[in-house]
Amino acid sequence: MVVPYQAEPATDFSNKENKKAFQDALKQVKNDFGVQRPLVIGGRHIQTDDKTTSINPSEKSQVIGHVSKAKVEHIEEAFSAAEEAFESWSEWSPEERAELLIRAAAIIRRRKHEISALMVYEAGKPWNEADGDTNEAIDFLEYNSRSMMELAKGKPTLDREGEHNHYFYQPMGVGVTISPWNFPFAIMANTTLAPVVAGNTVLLKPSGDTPLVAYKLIEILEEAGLPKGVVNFVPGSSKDIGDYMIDHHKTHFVTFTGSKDVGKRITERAAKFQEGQNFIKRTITEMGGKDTIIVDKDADTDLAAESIVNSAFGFSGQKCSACSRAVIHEDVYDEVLKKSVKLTKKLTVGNPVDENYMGPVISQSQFDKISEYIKIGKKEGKLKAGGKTDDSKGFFIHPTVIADLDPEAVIMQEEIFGPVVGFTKAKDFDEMLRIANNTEYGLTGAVITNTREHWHLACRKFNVGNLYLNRGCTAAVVGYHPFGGFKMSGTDQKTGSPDYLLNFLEQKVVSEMF
Ligand SMILES: NC(=O)c1ccc[n+]([C@@H]2O[C@H](COP(=O)([O-])OP(=O)(O)OC[C@H]3O[C@@H](n4cnc5c(N)ncnc54)[C@H](O)[C@@H]3O)[C@@H](O)[C@H]2O)c1
Ligand SMILES: N[C@@H](CCC=O)C(=O)O
Repeated sequence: MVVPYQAEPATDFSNKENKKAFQDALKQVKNDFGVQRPLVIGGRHIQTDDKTTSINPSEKSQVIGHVSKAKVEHIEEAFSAAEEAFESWSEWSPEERAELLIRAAAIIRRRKHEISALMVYEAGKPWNEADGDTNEAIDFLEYNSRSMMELAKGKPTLDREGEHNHYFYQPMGVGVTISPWNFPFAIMANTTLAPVVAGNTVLLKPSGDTPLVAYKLIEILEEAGLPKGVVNFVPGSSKDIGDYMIDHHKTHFVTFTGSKDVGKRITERAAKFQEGQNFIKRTITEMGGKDTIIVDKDADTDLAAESIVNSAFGFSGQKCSACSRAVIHEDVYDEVLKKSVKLTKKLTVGNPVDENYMGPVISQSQFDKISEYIKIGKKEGKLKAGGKTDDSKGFFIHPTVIADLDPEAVIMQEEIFGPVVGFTKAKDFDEMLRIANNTEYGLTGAVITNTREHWHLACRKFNVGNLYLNRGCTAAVVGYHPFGGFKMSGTDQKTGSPDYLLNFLEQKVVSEMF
C-alpha cells in the first residue's frame, strides 16, 4: 500500500531556515564547478575526449562543468545495453518497478535544494522556478508509480460460458528520450522514467544546454538501485547522433519535447521503416506554444494584468505555456494594458542567485533570436515596457510589452520563447476567440471573464489542450492538470494524466476456453 498521491509543496523561501538552506546549497553546488561528467552506458562510466562545456547563462564566462559527448559507436553500445537490460527489467513486476521510482522520488526530495541550486546556475532559473521544477519531477515519479500500480491490474473484459478473458498491459522494448532545457529536471525525468516504470529501457539524450542537471538524475537512479542499462545517459551533438537514434531499427518509441521544427523532423524520420525493424515506432512529440490570455469586458482588470504578467514573464517567458498574446476587449484594453505595464516595470532582472524575479535567457542564440523579435515588434506595434537587452555579462532581456498589434503580426504568430508579450484589441468575445485560435499552435490559454456563457463558449471553441478560467495559463500541476497541446503543439499525450503510461505499453488479450 502506498499513500495517495499529493503534489509536492513549494518551498517557502520567506521562511528564514529555508532561505538559509537554499543559500547553503547554492554555495555547496559551486564546489563542483569544473566537474567532468561521463556517458553512462550499461552502468559503465565513459569519459570521451569530445565534451560539451556547460556555462552559466548569467555569467557566460563561468564554466559549470563538462559532459562527455556520445558518438554513433556509443549509441550502438547503448542500444545493446538497453536491449539486454530489457530482458530482465521487463520481468520485474510493475509494483517492484513502481517502488523503485518512489525510492528515487524520496532521494530527490532529500537532495531537492542541491538539484534546484544547480538549475539556478545552469538554466538561469530563479529560486522559485527551480524549486518548482524539482518538485514537479517528484510529482511525476510519485504519480506515474501509482498509475503503473493501477494499470498492473489490467482492465475488465466480459467472460462467456466456458470462456475466461484477460486484458492487460506489457512493455514495448527500447526507446529514446530527447528532452529540452527549459524544464531540465522535471520534463527530462518524466519522459525518461515514465517509459521505465512501464518496463521499458531507454537511451536519454538531454539538452546540450543543461546536461549537468540531467546527470543528477543518473546519480539518483544509481543511488536508488536501478539496474544497469535500464537508463543509458548519452548526451551529444544532435547533428552527430540525433537522426541515428531516431532512425535506429531497435527504437520502439521516441519521446520528444522541444521545438516544432525538430518535432516535425523526428515524426517524419521515425515513420520510415528501417531494415531489421518489424514494428511501428511510436512518437510522442510535445512541441511549442503561442499561448493567449483573453480578457473580457466585465473582467477583474487587476486579476487580468497579474495573470498576463506572471504568465508572460515567469522564467523569462521560456515556457511552452507562457502567455505571449493578450487579447483584450476594447472597453478595458487601455486599463489592462496600463496595469500590466505598471506591474512589468516593477519586475527585477538580474542574476537569479540574488533572488531576482527574472534571470537570463538560456543562450547566446536565444538572446539573439529574441532581440530580433523585439526589433520586429517595435516596428509592428508600440513598445510600452522593456525592450532593453544586454549580453555583456550574461544573456539578459528585460520584460517587454508591445501594444496595438495586428493579430496577424509576426509577434502575434511566432513562438518567441522569451520575455515578450503582445497586446491586441477586439470588439467582442467572438472576435477574441477567433484571434485566440488563429495561430498554428494549440497548447494553453486562459479566459478572464465574469460571464458564465462566455466561459462555456470558450470551453467548446478555444482550441487548446489546457484552458484555464480566471488565472494565468502556466503552471499545470501533475495529476491535477494533465498537460499537452493540440495542432502544432504536439501529439497531446497529456503528461501527468492517468493515460500517459499507455504510450509506453502494449495491450494484450488472453482468451481461455475451459
Ligand atoms: N509541449 C510541451 O510540453 C513543451 C515543454 C517544454 C518545452 N517545449 C518546447 O520546447 C522548445 C524549447 O526547447 P529546446 O530549445 O530545447 O527545443 P529544441 O527542439 O531545440 O531541442 C529539444 C531537444 O531536441 C534535441 N534535438 C535538436 N535537434 C535534434 C535532432 N535533429 N534530432 C534529435 N534531437 C534533436 C536537442 O538537443 C534537445 O535535447 C520550445 O519550442 C518549447 O515550447 C514544449
Ligand atoms: N507544464 C508547464 C509548461 C511546460 C513547458 O515549458 C506549465 O504548465 O507551465
